[in-house]
Amino acid sequence: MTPEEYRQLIYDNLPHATLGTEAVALADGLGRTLAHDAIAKLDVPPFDNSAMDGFAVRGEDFRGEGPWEFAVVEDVAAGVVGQERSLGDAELREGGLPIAARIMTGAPVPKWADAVVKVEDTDAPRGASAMPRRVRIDARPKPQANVRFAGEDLTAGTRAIEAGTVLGPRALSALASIGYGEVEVRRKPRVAVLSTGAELTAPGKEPGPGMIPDSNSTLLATLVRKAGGEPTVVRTVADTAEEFGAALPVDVDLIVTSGGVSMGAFDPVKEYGLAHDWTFEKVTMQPGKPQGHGLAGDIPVIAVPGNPVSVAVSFRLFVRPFLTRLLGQPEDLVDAAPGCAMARAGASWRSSAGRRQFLPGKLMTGAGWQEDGGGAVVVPVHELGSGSHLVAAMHAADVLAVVEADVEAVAEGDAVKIIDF
Ligand SMILES: Nc1nc2c(c(=O)[nH]1)N[C@H]1C(S)=C(S)[C@@H](COP(=O)(O)OP(=O)(O)OC[C@H]3O[C@@H](n4cnc5c(N)ncnc54)[C@H](O)[C@@H]3O)O[C@H]1N2
Ligand code: MOO
Repeated sequence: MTPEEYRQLIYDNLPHATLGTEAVALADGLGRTLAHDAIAKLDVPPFDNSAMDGFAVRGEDFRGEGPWEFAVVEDVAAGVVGQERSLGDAELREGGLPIAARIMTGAPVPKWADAVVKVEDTDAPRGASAMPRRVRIDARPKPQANVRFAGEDLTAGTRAIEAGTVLGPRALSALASIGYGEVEVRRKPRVAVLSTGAELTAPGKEPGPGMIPDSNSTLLATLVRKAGGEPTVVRTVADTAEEFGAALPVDVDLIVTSGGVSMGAFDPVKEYGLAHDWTFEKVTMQPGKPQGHGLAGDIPVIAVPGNPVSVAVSFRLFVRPFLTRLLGQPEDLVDAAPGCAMARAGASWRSSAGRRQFLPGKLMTGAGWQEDGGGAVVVPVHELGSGSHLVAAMHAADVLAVVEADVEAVAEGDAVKIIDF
């Protein structure tokens, strides 16, 4: 079964309705998923304003040859609105001179003005200074020079951000600018992480003979968090089906388990799952061949193999897309999707026959990067390639290089697909 077929099987077998919503303050919105389209409540910018510190003027007052002299009638600082004036010439002259207003960046351009001349193009003092009574301008400004118009970024009533967007700093600042102080986001999926294995020692403790540090719990819990979920239960379970069954929590949206799904004599997940109508498949991928899923009561369980790189790859291919659905995000771009980015192999490596390879790879920058204009170059992060046990090397990967099942060797220079990792 291919990874796509297996992912579809998970969707067919496990409930994955989009979760409910909650309101959060913008400052708490980082990484949360926007629940509804965000419609602008304000024009951005909200009013015509100056792009420069200088003088607001009327283009038509630049008659004949310069320089031109203006009477400065008021100061318009940011946050201040200048005096209303009728647009008749009488009000727009003083002492025989056309008028100008000293204006600061971001301040509203008076209705009567149609351009701003920056202070450097005048004889007025720069910086903190009293308002001059007169100003001399040497060059005629272009029509509408240095004016930023209301709504030129976005107009009120238009959709600024689509539902399903994961909110980053720029989206959150956009929300502030269009009139929001808080935002409706999807509830975080509560995820239980159960790592199985009698050999597991808590991180930081000296492992006894035959024991290894439990790295999968940390990996899965942080992957869950990074994908927008909340790892509410994180624990290890030794190698019996009874203990595993007893450890399945009831108040979560998803359970992810690692280990115990292959052919071993002590594979508790498989033993428990087979007794509870779970599905186990051999997926034609490397790493991550043995996979399982099922229901614990009505809670979906995705069981990934125990080898750490298999865990990370399985999460990327099956768990993250599942969370994406719970969060109402757009479909994740995965393995064989058309539109995957491509890179050239910067080294040669081997791939197992009959399984699509997902190789943790590093994108080369600096030397070798776009040397011949050919785009990204990817190299394995470890000389042992996509070995599923290479837990300590995979942190260096930027991407997974995807090598089709019928390819057994990648040569330097070959084109390969890449997906984010
Ligand atoms: N006879 C066969 N043996 C295996 C097959 C097979 O087809 N026939 N498949 C191999 C493949 S491929 C994989 S992948 C693994 C999957 O094994 P399990 O899911 O049953 O996982 P375990 O046996 O429990 O562990 C595998 C490996 O990963 C280490 N591990 C487990 N949990 C953790 C953890 N929390 N932190 C760090 N490392 C962990 C464990 O010590 C093992 O080395 O099966 C192959 N065998
Ligand atoms: O499918 Mo396994 O993860 O290659 O070792």
